[in-house]
Amino acid sequence: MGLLVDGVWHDQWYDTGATGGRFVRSESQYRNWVTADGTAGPTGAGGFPAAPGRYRLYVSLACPWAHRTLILRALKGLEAVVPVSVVSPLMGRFGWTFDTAQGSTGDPANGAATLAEIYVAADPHYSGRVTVPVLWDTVRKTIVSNESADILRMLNGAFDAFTDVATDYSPADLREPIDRVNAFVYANINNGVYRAGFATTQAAYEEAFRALFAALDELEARLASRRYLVGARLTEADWRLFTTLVRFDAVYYGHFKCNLRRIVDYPNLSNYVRDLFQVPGVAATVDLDHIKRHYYGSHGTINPSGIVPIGPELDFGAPHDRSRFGGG
Ligand SMILES: N[C@@H](CCC(=O)N[C@@H](CS)C(=O)NCC(=O)O)C(=O)O
Repeated sequence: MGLLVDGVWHDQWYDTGATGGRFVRSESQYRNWVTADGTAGPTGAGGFPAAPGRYRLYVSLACPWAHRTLILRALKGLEAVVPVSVVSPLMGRFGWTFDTAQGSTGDPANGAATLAEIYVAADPHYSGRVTVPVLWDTVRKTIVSNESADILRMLNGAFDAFTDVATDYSPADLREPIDRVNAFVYANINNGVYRAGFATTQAAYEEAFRALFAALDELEARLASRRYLVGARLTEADWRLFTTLVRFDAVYYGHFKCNLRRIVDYPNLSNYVRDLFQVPGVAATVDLDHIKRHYYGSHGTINPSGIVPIGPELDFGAPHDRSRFGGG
């Protein structure tokens, strides 16, 4: 794992020295938007009109942030409109690679060997982390966005002319409560598991751990009286929570030391995660093999042997009790 400094790759682990052992996620640097007509979106510059086949999504099947974009792409029926390249699950000294022997699809669009090459192709002087997901413009040969929250909304709304699926997962009338839940889930749960797992002091770990389980307890209570997080509708807020929950028992509980409770120990959260997993199209986006190989195999400071545990047994396809709320 490493980062680019002025376009040059440096193999180094996260530096938590300046932040009291706390892991602080860096801000995404590409924040442009694909829009239906190419006008600028909420941030960045315009000039990225939606078109079939023009944009390629670079993802890791292991990564929860990339996973949200894959789910929206599947739910919106955009598989043929926005092609995907999958990186190898192992993030080693060259960062994300297109090693097909390890499970990558390769990079037919740019013929790159590493994701860092894509970042350098967009900007020869790029400095920063080389993260997935990336939305790449094959016409302008640049990165439109490397922020999953934004890419999620582009897939939800910008490509409607090229799909029959009209479902809106971020409806304007629910934006405010969706944004509120997203902020809570991001800070305490999505990023919370990383803050626990990548902490390098006991205090930083405990701070993240306590906030994580307080938040899970709160959502467990919230989901006792409603099927989804916001209103009666399935929204992007649910998908953003789902990608962390579906990894929790297999990875975060052990590898990131988030071991107060498993998701299977929460009646509502465990039924909820099965409910979401069983939405048509979603199961095919969940790859527990890539997920486990990535985390246990890539973080040498946390798991030096690289041994990937065999368990636990998980059955997201088992029946759930969420239909009693209606909807869905
Ligand atoms: N804010 C970004 C975060 C993406 C992110 O951190 N992805 C991880 C994989 S789960 C990554 O590529 N990390 C590589 C690194 O930090 O060097 C987003 O949500 O799109």
